[in-house]
Parts: sequence; structure tokens; C-alpha cells
Amino acid sequence: MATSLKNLSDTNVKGIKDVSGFKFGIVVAEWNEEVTEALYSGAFETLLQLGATRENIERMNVPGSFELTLGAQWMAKREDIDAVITLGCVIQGETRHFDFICQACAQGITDVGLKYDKPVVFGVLTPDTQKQAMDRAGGKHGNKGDEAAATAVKMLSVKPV
Ligand SMILES: Nc1c(NC[C@H](O)[C@H](O)[C@H](O)CO)[nH]c(=O)[nH]c1=O
Ligand SMILES: CC(=O)[C@@H](O)COP(=O)(O)O
Repeated sequence: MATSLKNLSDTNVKGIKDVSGFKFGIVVAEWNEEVTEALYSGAFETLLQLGATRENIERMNVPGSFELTLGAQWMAKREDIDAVITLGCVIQGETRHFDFICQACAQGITDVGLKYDKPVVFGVLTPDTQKQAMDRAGGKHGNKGDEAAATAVKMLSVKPV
């Protein structure tokens, strides 16, 4: 289903566990800062709304989305971190660089979650334009950061003990 048919901030969080004791790491790419800061605000506020505590939300900045994987690994390897949320925005330029970053980022983040057996959420926008990005960072299509935070909480709720 395309995002245009589903608001990113409409998250079904029925049956989630009490997450007040869980610690979340949020890795934020600095490229397209106007977008990623909006994603971070959405993720942070959604975690609080779902019961997380401010003290249990830790942020790490990295230069770009390509570095989200290593930042996620540094967070995920920590025993005190229960889930990691990665936030970035890769906007199509004139060359195929976009393709390489998106592929590396998506596969890398996936691999970190599998390696450390904990939720590592892909909260990365991959739009063609700045407008598409802003529409998904608190605009008409909601906020990808909200979705990413809810996903982390839902995965912790279903993770086998
Ligand atoms: N063009 C975008 C980038 N490019 C930078 C890379 O992510 C990386 O930092 C660089 O290749 C050095 O390793 N990053 C984004 O997050 N978004 C872009 O649109
Ligand atoms: C995703 C990118 O790295 C891209 O914004 C870089 O732009 P270009 O492909 O025009 O060099």
C-alpha cells in the first residue's frame, strides 16, 4: 500500500507491553537535517506517548544515511539498549548514488537487527523530492518517525522472552 493511501502516523498499537522499562537508541542522519529533525521529533514524542521515559531515549547523530548502519550497530551491541530506531532521508539526485546509499542502508540496518537479535527499525525516507520528504515528516502523509517509534514498541511487545 502506498504511503499516500495510509497515514504514517496512524499506528495500531493495541496489545503493546509496558515499555517504561525499555531503553531506546535513536540514530539520526544529519543530511537533509530539516527532514530528519522532524522525523526525530515525531519518533521522540511517539515513544513518550506510548509509555517510554525521557531518560530511556538516547540519541546519536551520524553524518548521513550511509552511516546509519554503523551507528545502529554501536547502539545495538550495547546490552542496555532494547531497540534502535534509525532516521534518515535520502533524496534522489542526478546520479545513481541514491541507489547505492539506499541499498546499503536498508540491507545494513536489516543485518544489524538480525545480528543482535533486537529491533532495529528502518525509519529512512527515500523520496524523489524535498516535498515528498516533508509530506512524510509531519506533512499530509504523517510522520515516518511516528511509524518508526511505534514499530520499535510493537516489536518489543512481540519479541520472545
Ligand atoms: N545524498 C544524501 C546522502 N549522502 C551522504 C551519504 O549518506 C554518506 O554520508 C556519504 O556517502 C559518506 O559516506 N546522505 C543522506 O542521508 N541523504 C542524502 O540525500
Ligand atoms: C542520494 C545522494 O547522494 C544524492 O543526493 C547525491 O546527488 P547527486 O546524485 O546529484 O550527486
